[in-house]
Amino acid sequence: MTSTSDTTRRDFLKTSVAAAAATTFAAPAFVRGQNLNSQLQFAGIGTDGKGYSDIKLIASHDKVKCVAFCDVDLSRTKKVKPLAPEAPVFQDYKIMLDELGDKIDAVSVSTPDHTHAIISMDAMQRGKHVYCQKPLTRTVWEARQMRLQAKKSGVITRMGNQIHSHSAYRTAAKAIQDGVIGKVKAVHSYVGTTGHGRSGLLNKPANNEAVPKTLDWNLWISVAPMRPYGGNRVYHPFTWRDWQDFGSGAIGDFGCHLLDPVYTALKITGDPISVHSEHTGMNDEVWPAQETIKYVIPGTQYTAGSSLPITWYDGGRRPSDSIAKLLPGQSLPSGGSIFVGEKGNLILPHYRQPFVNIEGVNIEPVESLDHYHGWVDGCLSGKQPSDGFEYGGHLTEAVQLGNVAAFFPGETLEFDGKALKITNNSEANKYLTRDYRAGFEIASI
Ligand SMILES: NC(=O)C1=CN([C@@H]2O[C@H](COP(=O)(O)OP(=O)(O)OC[C@H]3O[C@@H](n4cnc5c(N)ncnc54)[C@H](OP(=O)(O)O)[C@@H]3O)[C@@H](O)[C@H]2O)C=CC1
Ligand SMILES: O=C1CO[C@H](CO)[C@@H](O)[C@@H]1O
Repeated sequence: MTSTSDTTRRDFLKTSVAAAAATTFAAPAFVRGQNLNSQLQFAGIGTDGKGYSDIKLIASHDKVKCVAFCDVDLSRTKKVKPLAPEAPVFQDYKIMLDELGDKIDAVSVSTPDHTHAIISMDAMQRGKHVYCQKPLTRTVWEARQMRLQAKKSGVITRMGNQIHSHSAYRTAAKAIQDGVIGKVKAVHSYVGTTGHGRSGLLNKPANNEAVPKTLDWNLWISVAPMRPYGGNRVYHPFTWRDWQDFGSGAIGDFGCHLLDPVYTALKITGDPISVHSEHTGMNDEVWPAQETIKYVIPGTQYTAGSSLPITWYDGGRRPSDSIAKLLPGQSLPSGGSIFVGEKGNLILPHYRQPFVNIEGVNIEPVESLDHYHGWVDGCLSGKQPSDGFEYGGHLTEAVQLGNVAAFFPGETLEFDGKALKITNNSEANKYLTRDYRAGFEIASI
């Protein structure tokens, strides 16, 4: 599947599509809505793992018609096929978008983190609505480009942090905004997940197995520097999370979940002011096993001060009991957030209902919404749901800034969000973005 001729053909297609895009800028699908027969023509990119559940849940909306599927590993399209047996299956999303053109209104992008931006940017430039998995991108710069492109294209977007719509996170956001714990002085968020350990490796393997016949390794590698395939679960599937070239470690995997209710509840829209990382060590390949990342974020109407400290812990680290100040009978969950307020603390377990450490105060749960159908409804109506790429881009910039800080443990990096620059360490700026492999570049907006 991986051959020079494939690469050449793909490069040629890329050039011709770029030339076409320069002259015809596609309109968002709801503008073309008259031709839709009230249906959203949907294509799923990345069809196994999370991709399968994303496609299934999007396709469960009665106005969605699955018109195509795409996965770089054709053996991983078997599960999704019964959802629309007549829909064609592609291995290269570009060929799918070229061949089907206006027959696709919207796509899901449920691929490893390093390919979120290149695929989503292309789709948005062609006027497609995009549902893209978390973290929105692998780098800070890519998250900024996604925000800008979504705005420029006027398409409907949503990040795949589905717990955003779940009762637990919505209940916490409402309680904070209702002032149950008063203004918020600090937030501590933590997850047990480690930055590496999924593949069992800390360095590239010495021996590499042959690439499976069903997999196009050139397309899987995409924007990253080419490297040999490794073997099953060295990088693909799932274990890419460990590796700096492809995944984003523990904070990349869970930051857009756990920090989402923090950003939503406190209505954070400003860029981080500074970030500081301390961890158990890292090399040039994988992310640290355990880390503590301290952010300072601009304050909002819901914070006690003009800035807010947010501390992130992963790999088994967690806030101390002296921060949590739990009541007798309460216990800290295995992962979640502690909002430290002027009147008490709100503890929000990941995916479970929040509680407070104030005697006699109980929080009334609010209802869950359907995250997937909310995006489909938005595509059909033109109404942007709450966590589109503007919101998800901001959140992902903060998350990936934490990964930039990992390269400079013990240093406080000062960030100028407007200029997209670390102002007190020029070397750190290179980690805000990456070098793109020839033929897989992303143009800046
Ligand atoms: N919101 C949530 O709760 C969750 C979100 N996720 C997110 O979903 C994304 C996918 O994760 P996960 O499913 O675990 O990863 P996997 O590696 O298991 O699967 C990714 C799928 O995408 C395919 N793929 C890879 N590259 C491309 C490409 N360029 N074009 C088309 N298909 C491609 C993969 O094929 P191949 O088999 O060749 O790798 C595979 O089928 C990640 O961003 C992750 O963070 C994951 C789990 C839960
Ligand atoms: O919520 C999730 C469940 O676990 C997965 C694997 O770590 C994450 O990627 C995902 O976001």
